[in-house]
Amino acid sequence: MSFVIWLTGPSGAGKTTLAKALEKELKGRGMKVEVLDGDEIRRTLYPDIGFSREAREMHNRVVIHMAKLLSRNGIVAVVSLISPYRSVRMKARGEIGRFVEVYLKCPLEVRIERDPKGLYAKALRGEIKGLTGYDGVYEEPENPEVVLESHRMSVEEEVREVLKKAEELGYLEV
Ligand SMILES: Nc1ncnc2c1ncn2[C@@H]1O[C@H](COP(=O)(O)OS(=O)(=O)O)[C@@H](OP(=O)(O)O)[C@H]1O
Ligand SMILES: Nc1ncnc2c1ncn2[C@@H]1O[C@H](COP(=O)(O)OP(=O)(O)O)[C@@H](O)[C@H]1O
Repeated sequence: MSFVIWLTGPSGAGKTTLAKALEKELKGRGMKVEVLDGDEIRRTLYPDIGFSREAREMHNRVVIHMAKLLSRNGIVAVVSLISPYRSVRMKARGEIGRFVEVYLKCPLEVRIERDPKGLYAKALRGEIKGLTGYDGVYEEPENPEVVLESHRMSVEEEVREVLKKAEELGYLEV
């Protein structure tokens, strides 16, 4: 029985970057790790599904199921998924059990500056609508295991915080 690290936050908050760093660190410790990246899963399974509430909920349910299967077979699942709805993240927590919810918190101005995929530029020009954390809903976590202000810390510090919490919860040997 392994566990799930669930990275949530708007586009550009740092989920993908942190997921890769966690994967590297955990693999370095000899653990089996799989990163479940929302963007990648969309591209592979249903590239045209879109970003309506219904589509996001369906997609997020798929990811919950994948993470559950991996973790119960001894693989750490690192989920990198905007997952904007509190109810869906609660469902993930309930179904998975061994769950570390990590909220990547980062102000809009910084995300606009980072804009790794040019999405905020498009949203600012009015070319896309409903971008999460700009003009699309993001329901902030109320009681996540970890909150990381990614504009105030390094990726290495983020990794340390997450793994410290996983250790405290008894999911990870020190
Ligand atoms: N309207 C809108 N809102 C949010 N995100 C958008 C949108 N349009 C495209 N994208 C790109 O899709 C990525 C989000 O996919 P996710 O599967 O993580 O999101 S969700 O949980 O279904 O909300 C997201 O990836 P990240 O930037 O890595 O978060 C974006 O690149
Ligand atoms: N402390 C940090 N944590 C995560 N990302 C950071 C940090 N500082 C700067 N960044 C940069 O911010 C951007 C975040 O993009 P990304 O990881 O793709 O976010 P997301 O997957 O949430 O959309 C990257 O260009 C990354 O290098």
